[in-house]
Amino acid sequence: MSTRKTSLTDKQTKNGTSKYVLERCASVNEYYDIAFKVMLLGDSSVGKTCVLVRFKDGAFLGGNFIATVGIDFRNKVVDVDNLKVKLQIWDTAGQERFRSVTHAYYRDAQALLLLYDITSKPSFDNIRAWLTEIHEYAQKDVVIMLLGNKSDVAAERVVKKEDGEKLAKEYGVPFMETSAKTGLNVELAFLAIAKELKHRATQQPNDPKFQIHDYIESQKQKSGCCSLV
Ligand SMILES: Nc1nc2c(ncn2[C@@H]2O[C@H](COP(=O)(O)OP(=O)(O)OP(=O)(O)O)[C@@H](O)[C@H]2O)c(=O)[nH]1
Repeated sequence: MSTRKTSLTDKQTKNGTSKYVLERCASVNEYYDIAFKVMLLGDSSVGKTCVLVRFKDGAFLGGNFIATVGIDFRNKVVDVDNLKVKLQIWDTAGQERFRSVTHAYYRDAQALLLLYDITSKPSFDNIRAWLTEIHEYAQKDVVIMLLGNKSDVAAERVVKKEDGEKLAKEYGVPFMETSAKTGLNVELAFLAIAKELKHRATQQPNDPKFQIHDYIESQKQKSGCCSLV
């Protein structure tokens, strides 16, 4: 039997006015073998909610920007090597004033997707500060992935792809450019995280280590190489 739960989420418009939106949260009691918590982090407006909605519902939330207030989550079950992996994905508010709320959730997360907006230099420059916060509040072995979002807006690009790659390399984390609008690399980012977490949880001592960088590269090649970042 399926259960449905609804929740009131306080959302805030760009001009600061607050409104409550009635949302469906965890909807169906879907079967799964193993579950992980994933958090989306990054400055306000980089596209965290849109990336999550793209992955969960295959849609793009265009139109007026409504900033997340506090924290919200959605579940999605994906197949990884014949196992049903449930990702409980926490969407955090990027605005500074909600940091203390989101810090409280860091410790529970097994993976963090850290986003910047390729059309916003400040959002990229702030990535180092985000990584400092992550090292302060998150689990030591948390899986981190860096995403340069809004790659569809080529005309307004101010952060080069190479700069994202360089920063990711410096911190030893995988990197991709994504677009919540076109869907580019969004599913791949979550699937790579799901695979890494599943391997870590089920790995036997003599099993070869899952190489997330190699996995991402092989998937990019499969889907036609050069259009993917
Ligand atoms: N063109 C384009 N616009 C995007 C993309 N992702 C998000 N946007 C737009 O960017 C704005 C901000 O998106 P959100 O997903 O709400 O940003 P957020 O990071 O969740 O913001 P906070 O909730 O304040 O932390 C919205 O107007 C989106 O429509 C993308 O990949 N391409």
